[in-house]
Amino acid sequence: MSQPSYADSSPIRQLIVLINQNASTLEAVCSQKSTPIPDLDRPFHPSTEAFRGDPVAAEAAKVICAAALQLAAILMPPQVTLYRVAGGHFKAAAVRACLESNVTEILREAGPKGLSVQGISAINGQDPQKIGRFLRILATNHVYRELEPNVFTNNRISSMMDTLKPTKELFADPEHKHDGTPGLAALVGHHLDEAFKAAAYSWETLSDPATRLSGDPKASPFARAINSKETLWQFYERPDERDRQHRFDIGMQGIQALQPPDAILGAYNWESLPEDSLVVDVGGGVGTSALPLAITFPKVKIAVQDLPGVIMDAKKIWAEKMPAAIESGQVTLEVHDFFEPQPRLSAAVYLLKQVLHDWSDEYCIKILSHLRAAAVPETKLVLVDSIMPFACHDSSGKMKSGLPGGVPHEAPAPLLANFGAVNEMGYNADIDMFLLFNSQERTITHTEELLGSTGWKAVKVYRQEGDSTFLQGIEAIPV
Ligand SMILES: C[S@@+](CC[C@H](N)C(=O)[O-])C[C@H]1O[C@@H](n2cnc3c(N)ncnc32)[C@H](O)[C@@H]1O
Repeated sequence: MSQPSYADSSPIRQLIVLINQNASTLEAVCSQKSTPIPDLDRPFHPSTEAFRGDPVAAEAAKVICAAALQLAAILMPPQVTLYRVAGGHFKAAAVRACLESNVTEILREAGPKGLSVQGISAINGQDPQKIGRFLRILATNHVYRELEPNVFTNNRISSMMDTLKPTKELFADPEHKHDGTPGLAALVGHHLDEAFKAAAYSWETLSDPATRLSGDPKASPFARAINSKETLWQFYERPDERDRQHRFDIGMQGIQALQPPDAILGAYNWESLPEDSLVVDVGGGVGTSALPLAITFPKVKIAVQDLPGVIMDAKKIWAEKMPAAIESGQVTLEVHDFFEPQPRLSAAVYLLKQVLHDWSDEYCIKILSHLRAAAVPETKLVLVDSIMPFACHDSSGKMKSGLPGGVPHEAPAPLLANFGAVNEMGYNADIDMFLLFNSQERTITHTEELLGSTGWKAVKVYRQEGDSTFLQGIEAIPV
């Protein structure tokens, strides 16, 4: 009797085959490289993630996770799967209660035997029953662990929220909880506060004819949530919102730390630029990208443009980090509002890194049009942003015929092309952009349309090794 072929087998069998094959690959690489597969019950440490440094192991782990999630979606009752998404705010409320009342740090200090809910409550002053219920829904989702009834401990996931500070210090000085920390707890705190409140008003924003089709940052769900036509930045300027601003800044530094500082070097073929070429880093912040560029390409000139306050900070940073570049004129730091005509005409490259995702299409069109007006035929535009992959394989082949690098490395069928929720962080960021700024991350076709409507044409996408969904470079030319 012939065995059923892979293609004929049921979807659950196909997924199980993928899990089996990739588990063997993962175990082989981990044993060869002595990078153990992490233990869910032990706290996070950078070494627990070392195995992902090997691209084969990283890919195998992604396929296993995508297959396991798809398997669960097939086999769990559909209402349960729906509620894993629709009930996100129930779990988010529980995470916030634990984060704000320092449960992770309390459990770290309690040690491996964990602590009863009464013990936790004696330290953070919360109702022991409520804390127990919050911890239980989270433990049910592999965040914390219930060791015995009403006794909890950290695991690898909950320990990600650890500020690593003594609880005494946290309770004595709550305002500075996130100072000097890696920043992830600050980021989670921000998402569970400003973004969470904005999320509650997203449908009200979308259903109101006054804001439904608006791309105005002052018409965001966040603005509705605070009942004021302010951007998030204006809100943070309020004297009584300094703590939130401070937490946001620490969270952003945490995100920045996740990308290698010289990632910009892989975002375009900078070597191709002739001596004395001018790169204009539009909305370039304090010159985070300009620094590795200036060091690696001393013959290239760079103008960093941003708003006055940012350029003031940039001047201090460059005076410390690379004063020679400023003195020699290799790097200039200048105030320029990118909604005004671009004063630096005929540059070799206009760079827009993580700028367009802050703005809706109508604003991006203004920014891109000013750069197009300043460009000459030889000018290149380099965008660095997250290109959102589609969730489907492209059976029409339409995407594949187009732009070199336009299609990311896809997961094998029957998995979702984008590896599903394994890559969810990028899609979270996209919705976060909508909630807070009325802006968005874009797919490659959306980006191409935006460029096309402003006289630019995308010619190449630069993807970093591992093809993360985080940041890609897009090279465009004037047409
Ligand atoms: C997300 S940050 C990116 C900074 C930098 N490109 C980087 O990747 O590190 C966006 C930048 O846009 C700047 N910005 C916002 N509005 C601006 C405007 N109208 N003109 C110039 N810069 C602006 C902000 O000050 C901020 O530095």
